Amino acid sequence: MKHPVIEVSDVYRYYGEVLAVDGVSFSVRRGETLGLIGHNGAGKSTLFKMMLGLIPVSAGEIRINGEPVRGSGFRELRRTIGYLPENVVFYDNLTGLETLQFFAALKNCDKRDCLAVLEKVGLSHAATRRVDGYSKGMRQRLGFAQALLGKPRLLFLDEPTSGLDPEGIREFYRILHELNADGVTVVITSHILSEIQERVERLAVIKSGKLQALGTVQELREAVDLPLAIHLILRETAEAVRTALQGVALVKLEIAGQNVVIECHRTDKMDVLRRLGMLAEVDDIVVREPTLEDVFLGYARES
Ligand SMILES: Nc1ncnc2c1ncn2[C@@H]1O[C@H](COP(=O)(O)OP(=O)(O)OP(=O)(O)O)[C@@H](O)[C@H]1O
Repeated sequence: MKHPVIEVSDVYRYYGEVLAVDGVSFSVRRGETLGLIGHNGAGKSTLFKMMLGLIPVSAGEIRINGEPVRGSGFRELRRTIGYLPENVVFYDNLTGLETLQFFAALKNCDKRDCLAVLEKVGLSHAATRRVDGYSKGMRQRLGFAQALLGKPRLLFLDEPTSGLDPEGIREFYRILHELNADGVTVVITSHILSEIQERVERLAVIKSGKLQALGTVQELREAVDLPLAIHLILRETAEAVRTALQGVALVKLEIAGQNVVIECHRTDKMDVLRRLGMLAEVDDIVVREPTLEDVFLGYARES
């Protein structure tokens, strides 16, 4: 049987007295994109560093492709892993191309691939410019480029879109999608929840070192049972709306002139829509699902 690419089993990590990761377990399938989300200091970067074997676990075990991280078999495997740290540091007096060649030498991979990788991240026009003249977004692209060196099969990307403009973000996820289609497994952190929610298969919510939830965005939504909002514009009287919805346990009903906002539980959604559909003069109905931000804040509120 094939192993999951990543298996994290009951992992703890202390920094002195500080418990940064508190009994976390999860696994990641080949070709999957897993998003890690959590407040500042939740333990995401610490988890990354342990999965990469950069720091040891205090207890528990992490396996990549079935090999214990930091075990003797991991060294070779490490070459198939790309990592973009939260704050990647470059030598300012090197050009973009020289920087990549430097990382290629460190990783023992073919320097001849560097130009193609720069091209992939949209930096070939700046290949011969010194890095100290690069913008924040260009530095981030260069960081992504070094993570892609050596055609990794597993990528750890810590806040990869920080500093990128909207076009850069779209381009970044396009590349990621291509890599996924090619079977590359990706673990990614982001604080921009609206951005990540459409682009990962599953999300892990980390809070104070603990794994609070794991699943698709839809599964997380359903688990916190947040109400969804229905906005409608109508020419009916407020009374007609109230009568139509009589007997449904609504979370909220707000009527301001022609604008009506209804919040209801997911289980009542179709019943509410059916009743509204029977009103004669509805101009528009918009259903708004809770965003990942709502879901995340829902988890953050839970003790
Ligand atoms: N080298 C270290 N020494 C001592 N404590 C540390 C160290 N690195 C992290 N911590 C602590 O461990 C906890 C988790 O930190 P970590 O950097 O993993 O969180 P994070 O989720 O990545 O945060 P952010 O979103 O701000 O990057 C925090 O309380 C942090 O202060």
